[in-house]
Amino acid sequence: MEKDADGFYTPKPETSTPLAPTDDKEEVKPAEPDQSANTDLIASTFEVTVTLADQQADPNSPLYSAKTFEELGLHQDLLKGLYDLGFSKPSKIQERALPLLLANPAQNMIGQSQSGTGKTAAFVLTMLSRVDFSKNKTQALCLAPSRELARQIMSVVVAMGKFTPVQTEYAIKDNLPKGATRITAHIVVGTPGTMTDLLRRKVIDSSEVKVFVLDEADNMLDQDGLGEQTLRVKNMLPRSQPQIILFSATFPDHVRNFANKFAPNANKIELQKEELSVEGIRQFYMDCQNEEHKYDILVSLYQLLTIGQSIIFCQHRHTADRISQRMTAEGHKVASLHGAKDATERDSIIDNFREGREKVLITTNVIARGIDILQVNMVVNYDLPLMNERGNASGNDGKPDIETYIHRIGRTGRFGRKGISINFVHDHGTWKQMEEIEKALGKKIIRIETNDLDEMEEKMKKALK
Ligand SMILES: Nc1ncnc2c1ncn2[C@@H]1O[C@H](COP(=O)(O)OP(=O)(O)OP(=O)(O)O)[C@@H](O)[C@H]1O
Repeated sequence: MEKDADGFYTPKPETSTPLAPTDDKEEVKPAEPDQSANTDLIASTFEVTVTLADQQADPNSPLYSAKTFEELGLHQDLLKGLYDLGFSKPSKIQERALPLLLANPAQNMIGQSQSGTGKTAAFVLTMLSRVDFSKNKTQALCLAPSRELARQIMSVVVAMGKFTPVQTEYAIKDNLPKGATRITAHIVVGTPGTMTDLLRRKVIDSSEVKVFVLDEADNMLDQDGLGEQTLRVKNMLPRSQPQIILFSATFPDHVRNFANKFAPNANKIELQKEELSVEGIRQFYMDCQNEEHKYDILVSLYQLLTIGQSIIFCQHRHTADRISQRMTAEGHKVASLHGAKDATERDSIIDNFREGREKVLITTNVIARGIDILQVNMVVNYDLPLMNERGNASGNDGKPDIETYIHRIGRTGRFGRKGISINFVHDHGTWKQMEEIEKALGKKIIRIETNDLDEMEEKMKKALK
């Protein structure tokens, strides 16, 4: 098969669906929320369940579905996994995407839905449905832009596949034992660099891969970012090309064409521009006097940052380190995470944060996408995201990076929850950038005074109600 001018091979659809829905009618039912429990923790879980049920019944919500999981054609073992996780009804993207993803012959998919609306389950259930567990062969590959996200996706594969014999393996840096020569796991989840290396050295045998998923696909295909590495992985897949599944909350115009070539003849689920922002996230800004004042304001916010959990986004690694060292020296408990830290350290920092042992995480764009931690109710853009951070060629200097902004604030307000985002602006340039973001999203960003902590607290508590 010949490659075309953009380096693509022409795909052929795959046909088998080993984990097809069974006719065996052992009834698998969603669990009822436990109403008898009275600890704070359980009580708050129950509250969320109640509001979730309301939202899932509202046709205008991205969490709405007219169907049950049973009606989506999933195998009983996967239904058991879903109910075990406490999922009772599909979200809109799950309801719409799953029947298309599971149909035969398999067809490619480009799927878009707001942050925190359940895209992961849609592609994880597809991978688990298409694997033939009787074969010890790798049959599904999934790529994500960060090791943190790859690890999170893997935890979803393992949880949803709990009642199946699925075997899994990572393709992330420093994970495989030295000298490992063969991976036979059914599903491999990783980042593009390590995945390329393992495929090239034939540690992963790609001959039976039938599903290839890109999470955060617009980021994975961006020619100024991971696009080349991702294409390299694709070109090492079998000639009878696998089903290609692209998911993201954003698909900016400049990647859409490439996405269409990467996943030809795909079924598409798209959002309108005005649908991009998540209703539950209230956006604020604070007008700081200068860089140093931003630090003072962040420190004065500390109490509020620790009501739930918060993520503070900075432009550079050294800013994240500097402010976290300074805050720590001043007696505040914060953690910092960025791509220059080594693998083991990164894993333990995100795990500590995920498990609530750390409440404030100061970071860079490395975890702007995909990371799902339900207790995060506040995101601070200490520095606004800029296009030139993406490594783009010139011409974008000082332009705000709208997609990264959407993903960053989407770390809160997950699956119908409430959340707050606060942008720090401190000069004419950052003010203009925020105005552009406001315009692009068509959503008002509300001012909070920097010198009135009580007003700030009141506004924030109201937004979180
Ligand atoms: N049907 C469901 N019922 C209940 N909870 C769900 C359901 N689907 C997903 N969730 C939960 O919603 C949260 C968000 O899901 P997920 O991380 O897949 O979002 P996403 O759409 O991939 O977001 P992002 O664009 O930020 O990556 C997760 O905690 C997930 O467990």
